[in-house]
Amino acid sequence: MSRRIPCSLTIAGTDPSGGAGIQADLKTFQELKSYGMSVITSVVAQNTTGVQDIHHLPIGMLEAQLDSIRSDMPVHAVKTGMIANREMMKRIGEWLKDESSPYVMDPVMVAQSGDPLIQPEARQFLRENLLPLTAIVTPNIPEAEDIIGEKITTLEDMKLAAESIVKSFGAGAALIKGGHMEGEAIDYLFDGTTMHVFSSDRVETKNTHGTGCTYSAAITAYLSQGVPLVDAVEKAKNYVTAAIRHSFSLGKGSGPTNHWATREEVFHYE
Ligand SMILES: Nc1ncnc2c1ncn2[C@@H]1O[C@H](COP(=O)(O)OP(=O)(O)O)[C@@H](O)[C@H]1O
Ligand SMILES: Cc1ncc(COP(=O)(O)O)c(N)n1
Repeated sequence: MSRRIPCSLTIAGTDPSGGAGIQADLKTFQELKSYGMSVITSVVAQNTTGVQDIHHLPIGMLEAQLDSIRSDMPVHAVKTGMIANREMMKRIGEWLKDESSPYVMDPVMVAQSGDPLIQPEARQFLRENLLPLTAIVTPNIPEAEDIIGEKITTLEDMKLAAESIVKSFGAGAALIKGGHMEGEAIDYLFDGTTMHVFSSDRVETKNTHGTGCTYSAAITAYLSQGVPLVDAVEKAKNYVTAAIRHSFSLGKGSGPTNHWATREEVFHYE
């Protein structure tokens, strides 16, 4: 009897230091037992201290990779991370329109170091053309502010932003992440009808490089297994919290999340 192998695809930029981007996504897929595949948008020279250089792949090469997947591989859930410019967004949007698996968007705009990862004029295109295709979008506070065009300073503002991103911008669901607030790490998910809250104690650490990538990749991996959206977010929150709790002091800057210590802790919950 053949068993369905859950397959997750990430479309994103790279991080040679292994903490964020494609590398974080593939590590997360692997730990959560989803077969990982990747389409690279940009090669980014970066590490725990920041971004040193960026090379965007030619559009033809992006299309070729998307075709390689479509012509041969099953996809049960797909996520996007860094998509640097409008032309890439346009091609990826066309590909996603023909995709039936759930689409998770991490609307990556700047690296944690503050270095920009998308061109300013591409933000509007992302809002207007890719957001409506999502099953869920996972902005942090600055990204949510950029999408709605308003400041977010309170928990109430976070909830309003989640609602607005679904009702006014057409996302399937919106998860506003509170990593950039103070106190407990609280995230709000609006799924179109209900507001859900996920919270954890804040871990006192500077090692949070790649937390957003890890979180959205974990949601993708659970969706690829057929886990319903709200449960997928709850499980992914447990995963990212453990990954931050066990994060490493590697490199001179903001160190990466720890995937292998997390595996045992998260599977212990289940
Ligand atoms: N120091 C921390 N301790 C515990 N959870 C955190 C911490 N920093 C961020 N988180 C959580 O990690 C996830 C990623 O959030 P965030 O840092 O806001 O995203 P991003 O990496 O996109 O900026 C969220 O669930 C957030 O609540
Ligand atoms: C290629 C790439 N994509 C995304 C991020 C953001 O990472 P974080 O999860 O720390 O916000 C990054 N630094 N590099």
